[in-house]
Amino acid sequence: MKTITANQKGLKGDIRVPGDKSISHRSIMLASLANGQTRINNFLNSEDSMRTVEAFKALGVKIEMDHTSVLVQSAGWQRFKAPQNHLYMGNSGTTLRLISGILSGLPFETKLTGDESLSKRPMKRVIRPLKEMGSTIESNDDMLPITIRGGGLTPIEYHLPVDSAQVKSAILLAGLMTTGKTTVIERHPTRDHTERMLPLFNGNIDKDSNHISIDGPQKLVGTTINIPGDISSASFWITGAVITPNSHIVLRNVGLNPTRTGLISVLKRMGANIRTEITRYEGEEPVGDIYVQYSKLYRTELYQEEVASLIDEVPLLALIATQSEGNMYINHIEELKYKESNRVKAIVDMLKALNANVEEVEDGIFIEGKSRLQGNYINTYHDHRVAMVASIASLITDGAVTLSDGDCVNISYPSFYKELYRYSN
Ligand SMILES: O=C(O)C1=C[C@@H](OP(=O)(O)O)[C@@H](O)[C@H](O)C1
Ligand SMILES: C=C(OP(=O)(O)O)C(=O)O
Repeated sequence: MKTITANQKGLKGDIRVPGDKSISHRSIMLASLANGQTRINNFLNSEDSMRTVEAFKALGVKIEMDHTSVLVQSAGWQRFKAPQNHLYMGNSGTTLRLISGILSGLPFETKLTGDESLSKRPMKRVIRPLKEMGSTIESNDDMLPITIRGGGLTPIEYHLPVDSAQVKSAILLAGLMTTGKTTVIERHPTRDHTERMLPLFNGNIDKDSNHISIDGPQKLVGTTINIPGDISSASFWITGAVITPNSHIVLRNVGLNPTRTGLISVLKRMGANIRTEITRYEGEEPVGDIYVQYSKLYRTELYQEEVASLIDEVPLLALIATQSEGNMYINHIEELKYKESNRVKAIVDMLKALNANVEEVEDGIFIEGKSRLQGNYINTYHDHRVAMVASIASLITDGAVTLSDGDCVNISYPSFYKELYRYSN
């Protein structure tokens, strides 16, 4: 249990958030697949990203870490060794889905396990296309534990049935190790960090509208990666600032990849006082500053095609909707049921406990605007994002918010509570 008693005078300051989680995972993966040495700066040192580091060490890659600086030395994916034990994926869906693609390209057997939450998350979405490519995969009814024996794959052309960057990346990474052209076709754009990072390692990838193709096998070469701040972590402060009177903050050095900035677009539509400025590019990733102030907000709707660009920020959008003028339906969010917790249920339970008027409806959530929130005990379901959303709510609740589990923030944002104290005081 953890009780949050945030000062309610508004968020203020120049804020720097830790490195992007999605880019951190991919940097270790591509550096390990590559030949030679890769230096990674501003790596996210959190439980999820460490699962990726540990997994590639177990495959024989040399990885040294000093806080947020990582040095990877690899002889390339052709030299990976069968791990001595099963690979433990912890709570990390990204590690699990993406490494399944990589292991499918390798001619040995690996068993993958994870924590209770990850063991309930759907894997059929990656098992199906990887089996179609020729990977041998045994699972517990399409869930963990999974055993993969890869190698000798054939390329496929695959229409993604869900808007998932994890599935897209798993197939592309398998394609990298496969002779011939593998193509993934997206319904709506999803985060494209894998595609943007590959050229830095001398890899080739083609994008033609919603068709993304990779011609394999490819030999990657080590490089230097500077990871921008995580827009998903920045979104907690963005939300805190727009809903809490007297707030004005600047977030520096944040990744502004358009496949990730959906919350900012939706907030602008709602009338928020928010501005972004791209100051540089790190490789192909735009990076910059975000200026945010307390704002009068009006209801909007969420369009299906933009959901993927704010998929991890939907719980924050729900909190924002409780403070906006008018009532809101947040629809097209079925995918939230398959995250670290059933986030649709977790959000509804949390906002109800905070005294908001919310209901789960078909394919979404109904939220009444302009609610006065009251502090309460919140079940986080051990979900890092639920814990952090409830903590941000405490900036405006009458009374304290108590979390059933506070430690889960270590999954993606270990310094979160320290920063909440710092920027609200
Ligand atoms: O590719 C990634 O790094 C991620 C993709 C998203 O998952 P899906 O691909 O399941 O939508 C997102 O929710 C997750 O936090 C990270
Ligand atoms: C869904 C998330 O991550 P993952 O799928 O990697 O567990 C998240 O960080 O919100």
